[in-house]
Amino acid sequence: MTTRWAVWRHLVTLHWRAHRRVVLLIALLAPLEAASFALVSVAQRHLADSATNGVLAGVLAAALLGGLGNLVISGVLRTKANLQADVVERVDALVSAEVLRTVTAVPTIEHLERTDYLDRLSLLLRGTRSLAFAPWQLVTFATVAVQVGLSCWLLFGVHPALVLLVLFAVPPVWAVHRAQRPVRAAAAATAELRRHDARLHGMATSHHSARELRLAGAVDVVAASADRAWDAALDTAYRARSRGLGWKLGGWAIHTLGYLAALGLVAWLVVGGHATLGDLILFITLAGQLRAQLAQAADQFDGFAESLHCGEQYLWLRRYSAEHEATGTVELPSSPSGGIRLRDVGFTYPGTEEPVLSGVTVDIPQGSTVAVVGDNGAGKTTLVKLLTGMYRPTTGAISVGGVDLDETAPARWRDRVTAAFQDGAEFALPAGRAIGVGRVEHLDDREAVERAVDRAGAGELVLALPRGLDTQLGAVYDGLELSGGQWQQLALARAMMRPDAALTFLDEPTAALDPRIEHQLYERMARHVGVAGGAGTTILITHRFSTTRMADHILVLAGGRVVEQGRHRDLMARDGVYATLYRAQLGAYGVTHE
Ligand SMILES: Nc1ncnc2c1ncn2[C@@H]1O[C@H](COP(=O)(O)OP(=O)(O)OP(=O)(O)O)[C@@H](O)[C@H]1O
Repeated sequence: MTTRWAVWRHLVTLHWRAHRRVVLLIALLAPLEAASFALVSVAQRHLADSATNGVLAGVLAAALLGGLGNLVISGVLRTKANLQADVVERVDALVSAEVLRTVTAVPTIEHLERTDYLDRLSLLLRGTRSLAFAPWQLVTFATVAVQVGLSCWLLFGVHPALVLLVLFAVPPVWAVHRAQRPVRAAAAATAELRRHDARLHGMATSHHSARELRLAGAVDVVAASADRAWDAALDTAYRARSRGLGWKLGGWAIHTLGYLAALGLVAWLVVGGHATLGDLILFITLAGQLRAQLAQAADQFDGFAESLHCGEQYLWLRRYSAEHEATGTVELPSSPSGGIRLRDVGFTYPGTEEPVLSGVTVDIPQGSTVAVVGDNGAGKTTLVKLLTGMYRPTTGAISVGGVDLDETAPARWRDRVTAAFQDGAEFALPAGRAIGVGRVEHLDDREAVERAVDRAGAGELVLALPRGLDTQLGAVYDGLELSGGQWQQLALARAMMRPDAALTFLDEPTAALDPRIEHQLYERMARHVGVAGGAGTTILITHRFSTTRMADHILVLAGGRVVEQGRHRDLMARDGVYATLYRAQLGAYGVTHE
């Protein structure tokens, strides 16, 4: 509960930060709104009584007061709605930004593959607006409470028993709360379906997958699959809302019974001369107002329950981030001369049973070039994910210069690491920035970017761009679209923004490059990083055995285990897995010697 209140307090703080004057103004308007409703009812009673008694001045005064009250109500409601919409939008943006920070505060990216995490995240992202609205729902409750209090006081004046009318307001409000339960359960149960639907829509509309889908004539299949997911989600939501509707109708039926009983009582009092016609009109007006106010409160309660649910997801996410925050404080040695050691490292992806890496024990000396080879799915990329600190090993440990990666902050290690991945990001930015982002401190440092371009052998590509490094990339932003190999060259240049990195990962960086550029690249790399006695270590994942010969050390992975390791010559002499793969590949290209 305390943590839940912490969320509300936090939301109020965000409102204050977003627009404090508007928040104060709305808070001041709330009691004015409550008083105006009471004023209108009292004015109507006076109007009726003055008219019955023929007091013209009373009629005029009551009409004036009633008109004034109505004017204030309309003005306040409109102004409040406008101001609230603005401030809620601002807080919505602040909450969304906080969610992003919360998600990225976790140093690893394992959580982005956990279904329970993603379901909660998608529920939260759909509900940031209702979360931003939550404090205003509390203000509405407070306003309604004041209005109900004033109404009770006025009804008590007609007959004390009429106050009981308020009790009959409890069932509809409670029913709305009860009705939300199945709706919330349905939202949680359909979160995965909705994500599935969104992903299928993304597949059909993103240019990458859309072309394959069109060629395969599979667009209709994907659309039908998305429709099925959406229909299933809508069916579940509809059934839940229908169950909820039963509770709501029941609640309002009880309220109506109470209203009819109270109306009968007032009519009986008027007939018996114990109340005036004005009292009857006061009762009808107050009962009408009460019903409208309670309906509003019940609706807000509906939204409030939704906000609470969202708040719970928010808390869960924040707790998750706090629990998974980097705790390591040990500094890495400025020059990790001890190299990188993997001791009995194993890894199992979240939500799966089978380990994809097991018992990996390797020593990587500082300054060496290590080639990792193996069949598809052998675990090469997973090994890189562990070494970059994106994932933590499920078993065993990785240490750098004698310091366990768990004991140091991942950010410290990542400062020393650079990488180019086979499916690197295609940043739709001006080319210079798409490269400079590899080291944000030098994002706009033209000289540093040009040096990185040179190291990656991407000079020709940049020269050919219509506005050089200023060329906007990405067709979706009206920029230039690059080929797969050209994007890969930029990804390499991005990785080369950190020439002093202690560790450079190249995960099949040349798969999409033509042989000429590949050759130039390896020549350059030999001069700049790891290879040929440089200070940095290079880990190269490759399917091209022509590049493994230059490595100081080769790791052969199969089924998540290191089955062989050593230099090219030794592995060939051993005539095991590596030698077989090597000969098979060279044979496939018609080369018969080593
Ligand atoms: N996010 C994931 N969740 C679950 N399993 C995964 C995930 N990513 C990879 N795997 C599984 O882990 C195993 C190793 O995958 P990995 O990408 O490390 O192989 P790889 O050796 O790099 O393959 P390739 O040469 O095809 O790139 C595969 O069986 C794959 O199915």
